[in-house]
Amino acid sequence: MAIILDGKGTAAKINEATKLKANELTAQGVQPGIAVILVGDDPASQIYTRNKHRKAVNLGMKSILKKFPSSVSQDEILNEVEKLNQDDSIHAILIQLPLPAQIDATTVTNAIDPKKDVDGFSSVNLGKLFGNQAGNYPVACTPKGIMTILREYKIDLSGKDVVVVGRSVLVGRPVAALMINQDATVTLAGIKTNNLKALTKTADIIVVATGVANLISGNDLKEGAVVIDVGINRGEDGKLTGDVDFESASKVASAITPVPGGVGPMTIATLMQQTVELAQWSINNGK
Ligand SMILES: Nc1nc2c(c(=O)[nH]1)N[C@@H](CN(C=O)c1ccc(C(=O)N[C@@H](CCC(=O)O)C(=O)O)cc1)CN2
Repeated sequence: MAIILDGKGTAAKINEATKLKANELTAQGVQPGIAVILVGDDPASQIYTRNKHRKAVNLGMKSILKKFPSSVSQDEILNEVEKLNQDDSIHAILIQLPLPAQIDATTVTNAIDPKKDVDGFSSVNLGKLFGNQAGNYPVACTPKGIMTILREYKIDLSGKDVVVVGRSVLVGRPVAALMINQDATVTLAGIKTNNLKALTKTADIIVVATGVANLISGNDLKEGAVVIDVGINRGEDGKLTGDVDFESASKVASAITPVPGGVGPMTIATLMQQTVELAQWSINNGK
């Protein structure tokens, strides 16, 4: 039976440390500040942004939640981003995804000052990550959170065969880069990959982020594999399932993240952690 990689517990530890650091910076006259832009009325996005706002306030940060109707124009969002770029009390800006069709996520994300791009989705910060550049820069929160869980459970990446299923800018691409930067051999696959299940069976570590419920089962895993399930799929009964069939996979894997309570809670904890880091780097001129 696999070890359960407890994201909820790990997130709670990170939040404690973040609160201390936020208080320390506030005492020095720099209260970390985050601004979240929400467009439209997607129910999941409303919950996630409300949770981000509450968590930031709870950890002692300044938090602004800017809500726009789904009919808002791209120029209005670009104006808002520019205002927040100029606001010295805000160290972290994020635009909640997904966005309505008239707004191009790449354009609005790239308008965020790279030093405030707490999601790490801008071309500048993605470029730094893919170039494995030295120095401080923000990295996408879910992938960074996955690396924190692996470190917490002392799961080493060096020399390991990793298969990432899902090629999004949110998760698949940055997590592949982070793992390459830690000397793993990474195959970045998608749901259209030929013989996907033959490939996943070769992985020492598998990350699944496709949005397809129960795509991967125990039969598709190598004995003893480490399984990171990024999927959050809500069934008609309201129950959450991952992209991995937990019951069969946990009999074959050596370690596995549950859904809920695995990768999900790490996303917001890492967002808070990175907001404080951005505030700290702003004092140190990026160092
Ligand atoms: N700008 C961004 N947009 C989106 C991101 C992101 O990182 N930046 N990620 C997701 C949504 N997301 C945060 O924004 C997020 C997803 C899931 C969770 C979470 O805690 N999940 C829980 C279950 C929660 C539930 O009951 O629904 C879990 O897995 O245990 C937090 C944040 C897309 N958009």
